[in-house]
Amino acid sequence: MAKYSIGIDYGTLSARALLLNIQTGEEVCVSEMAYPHGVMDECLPSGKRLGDSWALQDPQDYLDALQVTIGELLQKSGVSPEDIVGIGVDFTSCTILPTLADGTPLCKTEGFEDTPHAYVKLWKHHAAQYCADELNAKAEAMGEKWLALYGGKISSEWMIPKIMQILKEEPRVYNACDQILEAGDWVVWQLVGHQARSACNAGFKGIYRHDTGYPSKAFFRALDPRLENVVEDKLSTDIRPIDSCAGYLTKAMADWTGLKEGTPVAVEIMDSIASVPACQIDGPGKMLMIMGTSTCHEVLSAEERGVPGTCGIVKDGALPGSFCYEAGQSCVGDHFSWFVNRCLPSDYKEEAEQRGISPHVLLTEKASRLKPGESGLLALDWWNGVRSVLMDFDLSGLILGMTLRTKPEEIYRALIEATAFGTRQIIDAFETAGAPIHELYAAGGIASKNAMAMQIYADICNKPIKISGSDQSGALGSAILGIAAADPALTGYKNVNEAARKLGKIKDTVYHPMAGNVAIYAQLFAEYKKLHDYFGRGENNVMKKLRALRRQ
Ligand SMILES: Nc1ncnc2c1ncn2[C@@H]1O[C@H](COP(=O)(O)OP(=O)(O)O)[C@@H](O)[C@H]1O
Ligand SMILES: O=C(CO)[C@H](O)[C@H](O)COP(=O)(O)O
Repeated sequence: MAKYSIGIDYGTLSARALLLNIQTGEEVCVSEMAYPHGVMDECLPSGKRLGDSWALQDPQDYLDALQVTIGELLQKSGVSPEDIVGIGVDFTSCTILPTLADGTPLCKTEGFEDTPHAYVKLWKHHAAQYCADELNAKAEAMGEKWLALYGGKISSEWMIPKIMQILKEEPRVYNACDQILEAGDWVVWQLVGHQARSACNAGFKGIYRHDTGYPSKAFFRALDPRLENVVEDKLSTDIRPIDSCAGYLTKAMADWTGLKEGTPVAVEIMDSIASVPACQIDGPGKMLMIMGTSTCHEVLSAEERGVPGTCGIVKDGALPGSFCYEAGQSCVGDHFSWFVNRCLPSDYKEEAEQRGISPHVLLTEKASRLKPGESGLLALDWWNGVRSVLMDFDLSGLILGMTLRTKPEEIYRALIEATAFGTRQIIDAFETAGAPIHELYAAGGIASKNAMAMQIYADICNKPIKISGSDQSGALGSAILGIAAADPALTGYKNVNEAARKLGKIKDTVYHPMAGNVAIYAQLFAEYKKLHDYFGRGENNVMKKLRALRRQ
C-alpha cells in the first residue's frame, strides 16, 4: 500500500502544500492558497496606518491555509489520511509573533486588535534597523564571539532586533505576551498542541548557538535592563533538531484539516533551508540559491567559522552532520515585481494582456534580445535594503546610465543583472574566506520560470547552474522532513539523509557560462563593486540621509 507525506511551504504571499508518494517520489498534487490579508505594509485592516518599512501579517491566514490546502490535497488525490505518515512545515523567516501562554496570538485578544506590534512581523519588516544598529554596536563593544558567526552583523530582520522594537515602542505588548516565537514554530504548536521550537530558526535568526545557547543575561541587560530575562520570559531553551518529531496531530487539528489524529509532525524548518534536502545538496563546494521574492544562499561545510557577508551558520541546520551557512538578498523577485507593478507602461500591459502572458514573460522575451552591456545601464539591487555583505536596510536602490532612449526591457534586464551581481558578491565573500564554490544550484519560482535570468546568473557568476527537479522544492523538503518525523518501520527510511538522497531531485538542464558574456559582465561587475562600496561603505551616505528625511 502506497504511503505519503505532506510538506507545507509558507511563503511571503501564499502557502503551498504538496502530497508526496514516499516510495516513488511522485509529487501527487499541490495546492496553494494566497493569504487573504497578504502583506500589511501600509495599514491594518481597521485602516490604522503603519510606519515606514513595516510589514505585518495576520496569523489566522496561516491556519486557514492549512485547512484549505490540505483539504484540497485530500480531495484531489483521493488518498486516505490513514496513509499519510507525516507532515513537515517550512516558513519564511524571521517572521515572529507575540502570543499568550496557550498560543493565542496577542493580536486576537481584547484590547490588542488594533495594535500593530501585536501582529506577526514578517521577515521583511525592516523598521527595527535602529535596534539592530544598537545591538551590533553593543555586541562589538562587548566582544561577543557569536557576532562573527553572523557575518559580523545581526540583521534588523532577525528576532532580537524585532523584539527590541516591540519593547521600546509598545512595552504594553511586550509585557502582555507570554511568548514571542517564529510563525513556523507557532504553526507546529497549533498542529501538535505544545511548543517544539526549531534549532534551524533559533540558530539562524534567534542568536541561539548549539554549544553556548543564547547570548548571556549580561548582554541582554546591556541592551536594555528589561530584556535581562527575555529567554526565560518570552523564548524557550527547549530547542529541537530539525529531523525530529515535534509531536502528533491533535484532535482539533485533525478535524480542521481532515487528516488523522496522531499523524506525526516534524519540527519546523526555514523555507530556504527546506530546499537543501530537496535538491540533494549533500556537501561542500555547492551553493544552493532559493530564488523567489528574495534569494537565500545555502552552503554546507564540515567547519564552523565566520564568513563576512553570510547571515548565519547552524550546526545540523539543514541536514544532520554538516554546518549550514546562509547568506541572502532581500530583494530579488520583489525587485522585478516592483517594476512590473509600479512602472510598466500601458502599451506593454496591453500587449501582455492581448497575448495572454504575464508582464514578466513579455519583458523577459524582449530583454532576451539584448546583449550584455547593450542597455548602458547598471543598477544596485537594494530596493529592499541589503542583507548580505553590508547588512543595512537603510540603503536603497539605484539605476545608473538612463537616457531618453532607455526602454522598459532594458531596466528589467538591469534589475535582474543587479541581483546576479549581488549573488556574485556573496560567492566572492565565501571564496575569499577559503570556502570555494564549484557549482551553483537554483530553486524557487524564478529558477523554474525565467531561463534568461538563470543564464545571466551563470554568466555573471561564471559558474554552471543546475536547477531543482521540483517546482515546489520548499514543500518537497518539508515532506522529506515529514518522513523523518514518522516511524522508520513505516516509512522504510533510516533517517532524513537517506530520504533526501532518494527523494531530492535535480533537472538535467544545466546553464553553462558563455565566455563572451562572462568577459563583458566582469567589466560591469567591477563597476558594480565600486558603486557598492561608494554608496554602501560610508563614502557617500546620501541614501541614509534620504531615508532619514523621509522618516521626519
Ligand atoms: N517570469 C518571472 N521572471 C522573474 N520573476 C518572476 C517571474 N514570475 C514571477 N516572478 C517573481 O517571483 C516572485 C515569487 O517567487 P516564488 O518563489 O513563487 O514565491 P516566494 O518567494 O513567496 O516563495 C515574485 O516576486 C515575482 O515577482
Ligand atoms: O530569510 C529567509 C530564510 O532565511 C526568508 O524566509 C526569505 O528571505 C523570504 O523568503 P521568500 O523570498 O521565499 O518569501
